[in-house]
Amino acid sequence: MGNEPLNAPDLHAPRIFRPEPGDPGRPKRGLDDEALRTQATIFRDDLLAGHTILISGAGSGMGKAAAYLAARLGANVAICGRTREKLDGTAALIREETGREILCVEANIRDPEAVETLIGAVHDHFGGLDTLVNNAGGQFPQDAIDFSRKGWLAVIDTNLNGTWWMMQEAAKRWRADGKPGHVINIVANVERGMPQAAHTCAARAGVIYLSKTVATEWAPHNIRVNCIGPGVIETEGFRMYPEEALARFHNANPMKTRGNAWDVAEAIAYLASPAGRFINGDLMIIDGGQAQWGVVWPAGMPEYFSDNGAA
Ligand SMILES: CCCCC/C=C/C(=O)SCCNC(=O)CCNC(=O)[C@H](O)C(C)(C)COP(=O)(O)OP(=O)(O)OC[C@H]1O[C@@H](n2cnc3c(N)ncnc32)[C@H](O)[C@@H]1OP(=O)(O)O
Ligand SMILES: NC(=O)C1=CN([C@@H]2O[C@H](COP(=O)(O)OP(=O)(O)OC[C@H]3O[C@@H](n4cnc5c(N)ncnc54)[C@H](OP(=O)(O)O)[C@@H]3O)[C@@H](O)[C@H]2O)C=CC1
Repeated sequence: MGNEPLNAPDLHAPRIFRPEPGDPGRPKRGLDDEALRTQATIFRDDLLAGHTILISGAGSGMGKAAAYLAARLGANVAICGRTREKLDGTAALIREETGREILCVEANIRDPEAVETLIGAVHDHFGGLDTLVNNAGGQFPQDAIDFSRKGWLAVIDTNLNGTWWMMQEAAKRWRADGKPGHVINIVANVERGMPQAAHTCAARAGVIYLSKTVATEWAPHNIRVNCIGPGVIETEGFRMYPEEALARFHNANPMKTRGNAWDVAEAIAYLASPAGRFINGDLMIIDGGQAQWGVVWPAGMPEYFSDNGAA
C-alpha cells in the first residue's frame, strides 16, 4: 500500500541500481554520533553491568547504536565487522561518552574460521560471552529474476550462513563451558514477502525458523535464541537504495514514518537484560505495523500494481 510506481519500470528489461560508494551528492542517513550521544534511554545505568555482549556489524547503523547503548548500560562490549575504520569509530564514541574500552575485531562473518577466532577472542578478553547479537548483514535491491548467481550467493552467504557460523560457534563454547547463553538474530519483516529483496527474504526466513528450531534444541543447555525483525529503520545502510525509493519507504507502514537505530538498540537491551529471561524462540517485530499494511518496493513498484491491490 502507499507505493506509487517508480519511473514506471519496464517489465521486460533487467534493472540494476548500484550506488557510487560514498557518493557526496546523497544525504547522510541515520543517527550520527551527535544524535546517538543525546538519545535518552528508559533503562537504568547499570542494567547490563558484568554482561558481555558481542554485536556483529557494529561499525554503523543499528549495530553501532546497540553497542553504544550496551556500553552506557555497563556491558562489556565486543564488536566485529569488515572495516576497521568503522569499528574504530564506534569504539571512539563509546570511549568519549562512557570512558569504557571495547573489543574490536575485524572479521567477515562469512568465513567460519574467522568466526571461530572471533568467538575465541571474546572469551579470552572478557572471560566469557552472555549475549551474541547477529546484526551484520545486508542486500541490494533488484527484481529476483535478474539476480546474478554471485549476487544471490553473496546475500545468502552473509545473512544465512554467516549468522549460522556465529550462533553455532557461540553455542559450542557455551555447551563446552556449561554456561548459559543468548542469541539475538536481527532479521527483517518477511511476513508479506519482500519484493525486490527475495534473496534476503529467503535468508531471513531461514534464520527465523533456524532460530525457532535451535531455541528448542538448545534449551537443555540454557541457551535462548530470539529474532528481531525490523521494518523500515533509517540507517547508513539506506545508501543501497535509490533516493526516489527512499522518499516512499515510510508509506509501507500505517504510521507513515521510519524507525531509527535506537528503537532497535533498546529492544536488544531489553532482550539481553534479566527482563528477557523467559523469552525464547520469539520474533519481535519493530515495524510500525508494516506487517499488517504494506510492502516496500526498494527498486520501484511496477506499474502493474499501481492500484495498490485495494479492493
Ligand atoms: C528490502 C527492503 C527493506 C528496506 C529496509 C531495509 C534496509 C536495510 O536492510 S538497510 C541495509 C543494510 N545494509 C546493506 O544492505 C548494505 C550492505 N550490503 C552489501 O554489502 C551488499 O548488498 C552485499 C550483501 C551483497 C555484500 O556482498 P559483497 O560480496 O561484499 O558485495 P559485492 O559488492 O562484492 O557484491 C557481490 C555481488 O553481489 C551482486 N551485487 C552487489 N550489489 C549489487 C547491486 N546493487 N545490484 C545488483 N547486484 C549487486 C553482484 O553480483 C556482485 O558481484 P560483482 O558483480 O562481481 O560486483
Ligand atoms: N535498516 C533497515 O531498515 C533494516 C535493516 N535490516 C538488517 O539489519 C541489520 C543492520 O542494518 P543497518 O544498521 O540498517 O545497516 P548497516 O549497513 O549500517 O549495517 C550493517 C553492518 O554489517 C556489516 N557487515 C556486512 N556484511 C558483513 C560481513 N560479511 N561480515 C561482517 N560484517 C558485515 C557492515 O560493515 P562492513 O561492511 O564494514 O563489514 C555494516 O556495518 C542488517 O542485517 C540489515 O540488513 C533488516 C531490516 C530493515
